[in-house]
Amino acid sequence: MKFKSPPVNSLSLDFLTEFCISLEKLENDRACRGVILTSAVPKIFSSGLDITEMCGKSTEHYAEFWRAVQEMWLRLYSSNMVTVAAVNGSSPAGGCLIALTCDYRIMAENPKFSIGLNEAQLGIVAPFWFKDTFVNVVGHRVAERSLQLGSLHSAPEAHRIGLVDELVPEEKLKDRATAVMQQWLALPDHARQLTKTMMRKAVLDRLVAHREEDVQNFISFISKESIQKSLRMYMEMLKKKKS
Ligand SMILES: CCCC/C=C/CC(=O)SCCNC(=O)CCNC(=O)[C@H](O)C(C)(C)COP(=O)(O)OP(=O)(O)OC[C@H]1O[C@@H](n2cnc3c(N)ncnc32)[C@H](O)[C@@H]1OP(=O)(O)O
Repeated sequence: MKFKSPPVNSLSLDFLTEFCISLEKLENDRACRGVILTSAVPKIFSSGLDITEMCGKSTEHYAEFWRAVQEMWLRLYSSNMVTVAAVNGSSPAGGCLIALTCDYRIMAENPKFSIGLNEAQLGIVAPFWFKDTFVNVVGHRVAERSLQLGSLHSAPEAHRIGLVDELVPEEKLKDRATAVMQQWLALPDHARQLTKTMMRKAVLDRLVAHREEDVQNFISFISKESIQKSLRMYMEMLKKKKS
């Protein structure tokens, strides 16, 4: 599956809705046992949640948007398919979450590409299920330091801390992702799927049990004037960086 929403594959409500529909179709297709996620946009895997969806909108919009973010994560993290992220560009925040949610991550070894949960840099806080997913990949200490600092890690650093499983030259990313997929698909599906469920169930159950509370938390946090101001300033900073 190739993300193609220029300029930066930001995760808008439309993007998330289409992503979930595509995942559901693949999940229901018995002939499909695995999916490789990558980007058709040069240098960017995904720039994370679309900040404009979280700025100056109604409470109803925030609720709808956040449910779509939850749905994307629940579907991908619990997928019966083998999921491989072929990270061919930068991948901050929600983009990093997508990669973390997969079974295996391969990143192009370009030191200019960065990945991480940088929410703290925007003055916002990654919710518990972003944090849980991160801890499950890199461990508690690395996740705590990286989350508190809102670190964006270069590709080599991301590999060193275990955020990505391997680095390959960009031109070899597709072939390597295909080879990894073949390796994972060589196992009997039922054994691999049950093992995946066993490893991820507690974290998935936690969001399912607190889903509505999590929506309300998001709304009350994002609606604060101080948070809205931080997001506006961040967007202005992104625009200024260009000029
Ligand atoms: C409160 C509960 C927790 C909520 C959790 C949130 C998780 C998130 O995902 S928050 C989003 C965090 N994302 C980022 O911090 C990434 C911001 N973007 C960048 O760092 C850069 O854009 C980039 C490294 C991804 C790409 O850099 P590049 O130089 O190629 O492109 P730009 O000129 O910066 O951007 C082009 C264009 O796109 C707009 N844009 C970029 N990212 C976003 C985004 N996440 N949402 C909306 N719009 C975005 C950027 O402003 C530019 O727009 P203009 O062309 O109109 O100036």
